[in-house]
Amino acid sequence: MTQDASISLPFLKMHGLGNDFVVIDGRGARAVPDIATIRAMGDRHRGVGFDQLALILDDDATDAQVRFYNTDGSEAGACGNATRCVADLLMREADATSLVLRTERGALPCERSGDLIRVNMGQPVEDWAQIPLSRDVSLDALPLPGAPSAVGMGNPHCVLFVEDADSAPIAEVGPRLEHDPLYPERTNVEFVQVLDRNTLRQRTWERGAGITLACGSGACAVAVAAHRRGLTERAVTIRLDGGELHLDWRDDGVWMTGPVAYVFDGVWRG
Ligand SMILES: N[C@H](CCC[C@H](N)C(=O)O)C(=O)O
Repeated sequence: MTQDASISLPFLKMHGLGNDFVVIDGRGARAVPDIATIRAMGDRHRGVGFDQLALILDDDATDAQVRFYNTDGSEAGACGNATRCVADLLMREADATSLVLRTERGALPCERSGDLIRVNMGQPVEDWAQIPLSRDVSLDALPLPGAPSAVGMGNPHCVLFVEDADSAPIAEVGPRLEHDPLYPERTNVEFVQVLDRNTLRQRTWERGAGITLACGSGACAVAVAAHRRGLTERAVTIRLDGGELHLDWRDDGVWMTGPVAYVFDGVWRG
């Protein structure tokens, strides 16, 4: 069977702490992928492979708009690590040290900080219906095994505090919580161990993507849930499988600081 290689779509592969992304620049009149192409590109055997695809689009009010897609083709309202990757890319392009990116949840200020990139991911969502949950329950004692916390960062998170994150059965519990009816739009799941008042260990099961080496919006959710429970200060370091993120929950939002990396660029032929 011959393949119809009529699509010719330039892309860039990047990652933040091993949370890996295909970045596509759809600004101007450039081609953008449809959902079938996104799913095909996300296949780690027959495609490129990614945890999320970040699509850059023109925006009138900010430097650019960014939309995020999971490997199953579903859209994510927030993706902290991809936001940092796109911020680095566009800051280099504009020879700037700061910019603003519009994502589904609003305009996010981004800055260069030495070798690292930081982004203000905004304030956590307090309203259960906006997270969204399916009913009004206590956000830091959800009626689920382990009484996890619910945090909205533009996307839903379920933060489960455990004794030992390394031995937590995330491949088993993650998908169960992802699909629990309490989360009508499914959820990302973080397994968290408090190491001290400024340090946490996090492992992640992502909605629509499975186990990932890091999750930036999840790290924000972890910092928020741990502080709300009185376990940590507002500024923490989070140790993820792929490296460390620094989180600071300030009056103007949750700031996240961490590294970004360029891997390769290519052209998708579909
Ligand atoms: N890796 C991303 C989060 C992706 C969330 C996505 N799986 C969803 O459906 O919300 C991050 O760094 O924030």
